[in-house]
Amino acid sequence: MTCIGVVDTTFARVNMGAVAIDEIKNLLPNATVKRITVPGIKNTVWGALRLIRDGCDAVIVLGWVGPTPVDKYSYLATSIGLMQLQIETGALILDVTVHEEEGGGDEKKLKEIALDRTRKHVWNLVEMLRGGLERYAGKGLRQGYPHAGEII
Ligand SMILES: Cc1nc2c(=O)[nH]c(=O)nc-2n(C[C@H](O)[C@H](O)[C@H](O)CO)c1C
Repeated sequence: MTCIGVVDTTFARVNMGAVAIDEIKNLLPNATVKRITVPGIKNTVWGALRLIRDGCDAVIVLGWVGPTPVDKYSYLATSIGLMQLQIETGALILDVTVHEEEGGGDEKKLKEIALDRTRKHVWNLVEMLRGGLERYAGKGLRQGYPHAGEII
């Protein structure tokens, strides 16, 4: 049976982990879902490693990145750590982040971005596991925003 891991943070201002689990259960009702919540983005690599060692085939990492340079350096370091973890384990890790400034100061918009991005990346993860993303190649898909569409 497929096991999907979910890593999220208490730093996030939207409960993206709960939304991701809901969406995984909609799309893959028979999958086992395991979740680890960590304080902040730099702890997510540890969370993902734990879930992979615990038998997960793929992990979705839901990060929330603040607006300051130190937040961006932390995200860069984390992202490299997650890539390294994929190289070492061969497990699929989807690094899904919301940057605080994406809302342009509008909290409602920021929440919508976070929810849409989370749901659409869960769909991406499920399709990747099924090998079914090819038919969407070049379609201008976006997560957190309306799809841009293919240029014909
Ligand atoms: C972190 C991030 N992640 C995504 C993503 O996963 N999917 C996506 O479509 N867009 C993301 N963006 C925003 C893009 O950089 C870009 O600003 C928007 O897609 C609008 O074109 C950002 C900033």
